[in-house]
Parts: sequence; structure tokens; C-alpha cells
Amino acid sequence: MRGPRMESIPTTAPQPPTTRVAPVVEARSLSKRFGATKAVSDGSFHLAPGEVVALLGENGSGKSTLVKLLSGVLRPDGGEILVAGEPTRLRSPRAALDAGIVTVFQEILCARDCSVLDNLWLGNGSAVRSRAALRRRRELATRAWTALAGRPAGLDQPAGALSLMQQQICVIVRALLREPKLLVLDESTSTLDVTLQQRLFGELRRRTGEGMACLFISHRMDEVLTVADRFVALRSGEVVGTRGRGETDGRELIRLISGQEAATPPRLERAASPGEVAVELTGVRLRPASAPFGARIRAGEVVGLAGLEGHGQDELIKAIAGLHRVREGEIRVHGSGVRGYRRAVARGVVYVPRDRKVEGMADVLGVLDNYGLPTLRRDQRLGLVRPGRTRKRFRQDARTVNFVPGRQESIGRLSGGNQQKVIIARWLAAAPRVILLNDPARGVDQKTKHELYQVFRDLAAQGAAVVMLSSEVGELVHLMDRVLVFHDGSLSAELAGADLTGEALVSAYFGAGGRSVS
Ligand SMILES: Nc1ncnc2c1ncn2[C@@H]1O[C@H](COP(=O)(O)OP(=O)(O)OP(=O)(O)O)[C@@H](O)[C@H]1O
Repeated sequence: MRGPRMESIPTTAPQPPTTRVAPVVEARSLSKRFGATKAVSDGSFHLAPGEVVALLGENGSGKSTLVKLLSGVLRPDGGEILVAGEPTRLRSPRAALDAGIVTVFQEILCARDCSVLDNLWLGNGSAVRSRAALRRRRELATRAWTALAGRPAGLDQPAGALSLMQQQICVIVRALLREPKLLVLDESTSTLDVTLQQRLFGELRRRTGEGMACLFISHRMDEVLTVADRFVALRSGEVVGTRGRGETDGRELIRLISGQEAATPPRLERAASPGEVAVELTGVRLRPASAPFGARIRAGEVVGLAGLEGHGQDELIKAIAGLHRVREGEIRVHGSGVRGYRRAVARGVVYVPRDRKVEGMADVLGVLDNYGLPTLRRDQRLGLVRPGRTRKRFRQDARTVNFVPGRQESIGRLSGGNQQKVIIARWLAAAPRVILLNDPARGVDQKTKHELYQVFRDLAAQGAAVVMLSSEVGELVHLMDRVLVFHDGSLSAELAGADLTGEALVSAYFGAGGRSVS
């Protein structure tokens, strides 16, 4: 995955602060190793008050390690961190919080059994007992949540009842309630839909206007270009360039982080003549008050499911996988009714979940075990599992998703993007006939995303029906044969061919435009 070191690329050296005001935080030549892996070898950058700085890099380039150094989770092997101009040892997460550095980590860390209110104040100040103090906490939480989400939250429900996007809002609001001097967002926008993303950017602007700095990490170039004032490019653990807004563009940034010319994304061949009906939905009603709908998805097609978060697309993809019951109607896969996950699997359906931490990945197991678990039977002989066989299969499927297997490593130690690749490779191994992907490119770098798109198109060309929920408009336009748009719990529009544009999609999200299918 890592690009070659390119001494020849002209890069701007990490700039000293341009203002007289001390940077909120400055990293000087930070380094961190994990055994033989040099995760960060020259991490130098700074954040001035009021700035949004994007930290860019491919999967495994060291972004999260830098974030962990700034947030006191890891200690650097070398280099130093200055807070407001003073060298500061961030010996623990508490020390970082005390220094005003608040991080929203890539993993959505919600205590599922605790109330939303408790989650929002988790670790923030001592327990409150007086009614007045409790009331004050509720008020502040409601105000911060509403500023971000546009409407108040049910503060007393357990956080586990929230959707993944709401849990992401929860962890962002928790960070904002701490009034950070530096807010670090590590891939924290990946589950937000377009409305929430815009609201978050508005809130960031408001807060940076008051002097907060923000370190923003995302693989989505469009959002990075929208939100950042400056870009710091990381390659193989080193800062290889810093650019100001207006001095650069997406192509140059991709060249910096990959060490290669940004390739024009390959044109993906659309399905010429789709085959037999693979998934048939008849009179499906997802919620008591939502309109029933029908649709057909054929072998050879790549079909997108889209909409603002919570409008039914997530329920539908899970229902096709047999993981969610619809209120009414029928879902047939290759002619048979889907009742339960087991039946769906038996009919060649695979489901790649959205939240790999909760639904997809066994953190305590190795990479190979995580890959091989569902298909281990194939590697059995006379009742014994032959790990050599699993390893051989893995080598092949890993190549397809551009993952380079290392030694017996624990999956928890892989970068987020690489974890996702292992989970996708797992399901490729099942030779699926219907492949259901729930936002599979979340947290995956641009180059790998395009490789995955090709994998999905190839699977379709080989006869699978590919159904993919996506929250990324560009991805839907680029990859899909058709997109089914959901609104208010029902299928409200279908876009295909020349009608499938970013503008048309976004207006369909709000219940307008597109070919009406109701
Ligand atoms: N605890 C750990 N033990 C061993 N190696 C680790 C550990 N954490 C990270 N690494 C390795 O350090 C390198 C940098 O990983 P890091 O998670 O910082 O990358 P990243 O840029 O955040 O990637 P992504 O975009 O996929 O999240 C990778 O090679 C990763 O496998």
C-alpha cells in the first residue's frame, strides 16, 4: 500500500507558525515505532488558533498514531509536543484533555448501556448530584446536540438504541462539550449524511471563529477540500508536504500522499444486460406508517441504496440479509423467501456490516482467523482444520483487496482501512451470489476505494447481484448502475444513467426529483 519515498516531489517544509500568536499545538519531529514498524518517523506540523488543518495519508500512513500521540494514548519515542508554545508531556489521555486537546477517535466509543446524557458527559467533570447541576448538564447537552444535529436528542434513552450516525454525533457532541482548544476528528464524519456533514462544518467554522483549532482526518477528498484551511500530507509516517488552501488541489494532494500521479479513476463498465432477478421485493413496508414498495435487483447489477440517515435504506439492506423483519411484504432471493440470516446465507447472500467493531470483527483474533472464520469448513480434512489452506486462500483474496498480509498479527493492530479490507476479503471467500455491502468503503483511502469498486464490478460481471448502501454521493454516481433513494421509510426515487448525478441524488434525499417509484 505504501508508495515509494519520492525525494523528487517538491514539498513545502513544515512551516513555522506564521502568526505571532503561539500555535495551539505544535508537533516537532515526533516518532513512534511498534516493533519493526515505523508508524511515525517525522511528524512535524502545527495548528494556529482558528485553523482547520487536514491530516492526509493513505491507510497505514500513521495518521491515527499521530492522533494517539497528541491525545496522550501513546507516548512518542522521539520529538516533542508544544501546547501554546510550551513543551508539554502528554503522559495520559487525561493530561491531553487537561491541555485542551480533545479527540474523537475513529472507533465510535459509546457506552451502549448508559444513557445518551451520561455518554455526553462521560469523563467530563465529577459526578453531579444536585438537581440544579443536573438540569444545567441537560441544558448544555441539548444545546450542543441541537446545534449539531438540528433537533434535540432523547437524552434518557440508552446510547445503544441510537443509529450509528447518532452515536457518531454523540461522540462529537461529547468532545464539543469539553470546549476544546484543539479538536481532533479522526475519521469522525464517515457515517454522517450530507445534512449532518454540512451542519458539522458550520459548527466547526463557528468554533474556529472563536479561536478553536481543529485537526481533521478524512479519506474523503471533497470534504477535506471544503473544510480545511491547510493540508498536511503524510506518507509512510513522514510529513511530506504542507499546503495552504488555494495553493493546491485534490490531484496534487493525492500525489503527495501516494507518491504517485493521481490516476483518473478507471471508468467502470456498467452492466450491459443484467441477468435473472436475484432479489425481488414485493409490497414491502418497512415501518407501520411508511408506504409499501417493490423493486427488483438482477444478477450482474450494482445497485446503490441511498438517502439521508434513518430513512429506511439501512433497514432494507439488513432485511435482505435476513437480519431485520419488515412489517409487511415479501423479500425473495433467487426465488425463495428470506426468513432469517441463516437461510439468507444458505441462498448465497453475504452481508458486509457497516460497523466492523460491533458487527464484523473479532478484535482478539488474528487477521487470518478473522478472514477464515465463516468459510473454515472448506479447510477441514477428516475433521481437522488445515491452517495452510486458509492461508493460501487468504493470500489470493487479500490480493484482490490490495491487502498485504504480515505475520500472525492481531487484527486490532491494523490500521482502520486495512481492517476493513480483511473483512471484505472474508466475504469474497464465500463466493457470494448476492453481496450486500453496508457502506464498505468507509475509512478506506482513495486508491483502495477505486480498487474495491473494481472488485465489486468484477463480482457483478461474474454474475453476482451487488447491493450497496452508501452515504457518499460521488461513490454512488461513479459506481452504480442504479440508485434506489429512500425517504420517510420508503423507496421514493430511482436514478440511473444520465439522471444519476450528484445534484439529482441530493434533491431526491429531500424527497424531490428522481423517477418516482411510489
Ligand atoms: N498497536 C499497534 N501495534 C503494531 N502496529 C501498529 C499498531 N498501531 C498501528 N500500527 C501500525 O502502524 C502503522 C500506522 O498505522 P495507523 O493506524 O497510524 O495508520 P492510519 O494512517 O491511521 O491508517 P487508516 O487510514 O487506515 O486508519 C500501520 O502499519 C499499522 O499497522
